[in-house]
Amino acid sequence: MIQFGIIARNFSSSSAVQSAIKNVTVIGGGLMGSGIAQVSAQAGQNVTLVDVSSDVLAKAQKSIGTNLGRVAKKVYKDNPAEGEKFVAESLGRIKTLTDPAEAAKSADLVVEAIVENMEVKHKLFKQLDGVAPSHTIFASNTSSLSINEIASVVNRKDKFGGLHFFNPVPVMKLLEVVRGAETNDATYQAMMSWGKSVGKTCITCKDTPGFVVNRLLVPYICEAIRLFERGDASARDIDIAMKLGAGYPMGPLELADYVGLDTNKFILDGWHKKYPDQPLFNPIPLLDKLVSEGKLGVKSGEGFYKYDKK
Ligand SMILES: CCCCCCCCCCCCCC(=O)CC(=O)SCCNC(=O)CCNC(=O)[C@H](O)C(C)(C)COP(=O)(O)OP(=O)(O)OC[C@H]1O[C@@H](n2cnc3c(N)ncnc32)[C@H](O)[C@@H]1OP(=O)(O)O
Ligand SMILES: NC(=O)C1=CN([C@@H]2O[C@H](COP(=O)(O)OP(=O)(O)OC[C@H]3O[C@@H](n4cnc5c(N)ncnc54)[C@H](O)[C@@H]3O)[C@@H](O)[C@H]2O)C=CC1
Repeated sequence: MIQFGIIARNFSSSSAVQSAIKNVTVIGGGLMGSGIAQVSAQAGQNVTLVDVSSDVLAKAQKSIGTNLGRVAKKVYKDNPAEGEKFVAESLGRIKTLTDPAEAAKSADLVVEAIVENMEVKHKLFKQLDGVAPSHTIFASNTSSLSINEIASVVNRKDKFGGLHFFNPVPVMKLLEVVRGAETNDATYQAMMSWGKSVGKTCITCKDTPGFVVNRLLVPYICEAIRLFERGDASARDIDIAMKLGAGYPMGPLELADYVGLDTNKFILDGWHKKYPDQPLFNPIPLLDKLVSEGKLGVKSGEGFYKYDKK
C-alpha cells in the first residue's frame, strides 16, 4: 500500500528509513504546516492537520492534493493509475481538526507551524502539555525564535526540540533538527529518524538565532537590500549576479519577495531587539517603507518586483 521506497529514493539522499513515530499531529495548516502534512502523509504516516480556521484547512487539503499530483506526475510518469492511487492514499492519511487538544491526544509527535509569535506558541504548548500522552514529542518549526524559550512553558522539556523545514517543503530536501538545552538523546534520535523517514536530509544544530540556514540567509538578504537601497545595482542585476555568479536558484531579492517582506522584517526587528549591538541586524529603511506600503512580495502582488495576483 505504501509507496515509501519509491518516494524516499526520489526525495531523499538516504534510502527508506523507518521511524517509531507513526502518528503525527501538525498544528498550523498554512504554507509550512500543509507542506509538512504532505511529506508526512506521502511517507506513510497518519497525519492530523490542525488549524483554528476551517477555511485554511480546506485550502490546505486542496493545495496538498495539487502538490501530491506534481509529485505523482514525476514519480509515476509511466504509470498514471499508480500515481492516482498514491495521491488518493496519501490524502486519505490526512485528517483535519480545528481543536489542537483533541488532535494531540493520539500523537507520537506534534509539529507546530503556527504564527511566529512567542505568546501564541506558549499558549498552544501549555495547553498541549496537559493533554498529550507522556511519550509525545513536541517540536516547533519556528524560523527565528528560541527553542529553549518556546519549551520553557512545558514540563516535558526533554521531549522538546526544533524541526525546521524549508519552503516549499515538498521540494526542499533539508531539515534542521535543533537540540534544545534539555532535549534528551532519545528525543533527538527520534527526531532525526523521523526526519529521514519523511525523505529529508537532516542536519543537527544548537538553539542559536536562525540555526544554520537563516543565520546565514538573513545577513545575506539584508546586504542585498542595502546594496539595492544605496543604488549600487538594480534589483534585477543583484538577482542575476547571485544566480549566475553563485549558482543560487533564486536571487536574494526574489527570495525576500518569496518568503514575504513582512516575515523578513519581523525576523530582522526581533533579532535587532535581542542583539542591538549586532550591526548586521540593524533596521533597513527601504524594507520598512515597502512593508508600510503593503508591498509584501509575491503574496501581495508587489515587493521588489511586481507579480500577478492569484
Ligand atoms: C529581508 C530582511 C532580512 C531578513 C531576511 C530573512 C530571510 C530568511 C528568513 C526567512 C524566514 C522564513 C524562511 C525560513 O525559515 C527558511 C526558508 O524556507 S528560506 C527559503 C528556502 N527556499 C528557497 O531558498 C527556495 C529557492 N528556490 C527554489 O528552490 C526554486 O526556485 C523553487 C523550487 C521554489 C521553484 O523552482 P522553479 O524551477 O522556479 O519553479 P517550478 O514551479 O518549475 O518548480 C520546480 C520543480 O519543483 C516542483 N515543485 C514546486 N513547488 C512544489 C510543491 N509545493 N510541491 C511539489 N512540487 C513542487 C515543480 O513541480 C517542479 O518540478 P519539475 O519536475 O522540475 O517540473
Ligand atoms: N514561511 C516560511 O517560509 C517559513 C516559515 N517557518 C515558520 O513556520 C511557522 C508557520 O509559518 P507559515 O506556514 O509561513 O505561516 P502561515 O501564516 O502560512 O500559517 C500559520 C497558520 O497557523 C494558524 N494558527 C495560528 N494560531 C493557531 C493556533 N493557536 N492553533 C492552530 N492554528 C493556528 C493560522 O490560522 C495559519 O493558518 C512560523 O513559525 C514560521 O516562522 C519556517 C520555515 C519557513
